[in-house]
Amino acid sequence: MKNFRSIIQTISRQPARQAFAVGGVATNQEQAKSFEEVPGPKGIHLWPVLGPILMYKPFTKFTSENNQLLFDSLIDKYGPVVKLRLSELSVLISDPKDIERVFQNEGQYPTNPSMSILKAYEARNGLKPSLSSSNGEQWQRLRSPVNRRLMRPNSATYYLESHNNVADDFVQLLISQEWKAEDQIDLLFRFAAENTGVVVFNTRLGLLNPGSKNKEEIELLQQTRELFNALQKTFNGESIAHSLYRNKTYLEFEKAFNTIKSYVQKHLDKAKEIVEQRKKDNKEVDSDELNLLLSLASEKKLDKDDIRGILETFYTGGSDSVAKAIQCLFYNLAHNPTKQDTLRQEIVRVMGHDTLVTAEALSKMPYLKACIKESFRLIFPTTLGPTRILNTEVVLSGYRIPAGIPIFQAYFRACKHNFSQSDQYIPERWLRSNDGQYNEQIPLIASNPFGHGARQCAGKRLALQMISLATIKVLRKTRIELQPESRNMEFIYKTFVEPKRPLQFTYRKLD
Ligand code: HEM
Repeated sequence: MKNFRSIIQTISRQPARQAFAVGGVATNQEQAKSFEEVPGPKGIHLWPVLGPILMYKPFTKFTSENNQLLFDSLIDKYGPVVKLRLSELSVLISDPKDIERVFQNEGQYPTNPSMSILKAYEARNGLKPSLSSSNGEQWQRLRSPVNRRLMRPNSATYYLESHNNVADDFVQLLISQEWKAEDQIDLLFRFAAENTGVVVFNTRLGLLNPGSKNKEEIELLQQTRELFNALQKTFNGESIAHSLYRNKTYLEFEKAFNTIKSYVQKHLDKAKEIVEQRKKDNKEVDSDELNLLLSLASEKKLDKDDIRGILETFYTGGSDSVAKAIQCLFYNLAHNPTKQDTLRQEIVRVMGHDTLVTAEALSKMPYLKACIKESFRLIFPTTLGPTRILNTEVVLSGYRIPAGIPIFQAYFRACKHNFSQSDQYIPERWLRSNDGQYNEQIPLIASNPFGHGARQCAGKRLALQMISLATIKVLRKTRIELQPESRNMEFIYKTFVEPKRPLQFTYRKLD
């Protein structure tokens, strides 16, 4: 019962058509096989409620934490398109060509499923759907101003200096003492929240100040953790009834979200005052302003609730995800010391004695980019890639998938099956030769952890900047090693990927 909820959460919403030749498989709508013929578990396995329950323990060996193994086994058994019952009748795809086709057909307003607990929270508090929970024109109304500000090549560069400072504080703290395994991920979480805070609140939160007594920020951090704990309970099925009534998990989520909301509100109010003052001084914030908070606060087409909702999505979207991504990258580098050495050499060569990592320096570190991409490929950050619900019928691997069927994309599988020596950490595959081609034939669509198309991650550039800075600064000062008990770790999926047991890194200081 527990486990199918995690999937239910993952699923959600909405709506394409067309047909192509796929390696000898059916080619167009007319020739393609019908939806009824899509392979997959049959009979009671397709019943609502019962179907999903039957996929997990005690009926099978799978749990929500190892959903990838379940999906892998289904694809092994049934092929590249599997029909299955999650909260709704859905399909699971894994062929990069199919994934590409879904994106080609996602339309102007790509639809994602939203988190049921967030939907419940917004409905109970009379709030409009926020950026991550909205769809259609409402989504585009919120997303366009964000794109203008954050999807430009230089939009993360604006925060580079502040992010350098955060990374310096992080390394200082990291090497100041020996950290227990469970405190190491907490430190990464603080690092990610501090960096995201610079963007969302336009200020430092002080989460990396040893012994900080800043109560409000400590409470914010604590409640951010609580938010993810509550979310996890909805993903793994511990909480089922949060949509029906205010159960314990819902109350925890509500308390956490209220804390984040009022913190965002406070900073938005301040930003509005600055914008008003600038108007009075005839120095109006212009549309090219790169400061996200100030520029959103001056946006005429958005009201205060819209802006607050966007900022909340950013703050929550940017903390856990980045912390876990850095953890996996450090794990891969520690496991592969020669790759770590090669990366350190690149860093030292580009940086020399400079301490400020500039945009120019980042542009000269292809091996760093390759290390990050390979880490995402090898340990994919989420159970699946983005889910889409298309508005028109689409033909996938020779089967007609009607409009409105949630399409789950097994990116992790595409990452495994379309690469040579795919269980090895080989950043070199992502390096380009002089003609601009990758060293290896790579189906790009299969390995984009940030999603794709109009709805791809709005914080991608910021996330990559944070991860790069943490890596550069840590590798310049230390050699990352793993204690024996943390080697060959199993990774499981909660909201994001994490090690089954806390990882014990040793950061050995370099001369
Ligand atoms: C390693 C870190 C991260 C990963 C793996 C990640 C991944 C993703 C993915 C897969 C999506 C859905 C994309 C789609 O449906 O095509 C998404 C959406 C989003 N992400 Fe991230 N993300 C990360 C970091 C961040 C950061 C740092 C921020 C903000 C500072 C952020 C903000 C958002 C927002 C606002 C959305 C919603 C976009 C929308 O619905 O229009 N993410 N992210």
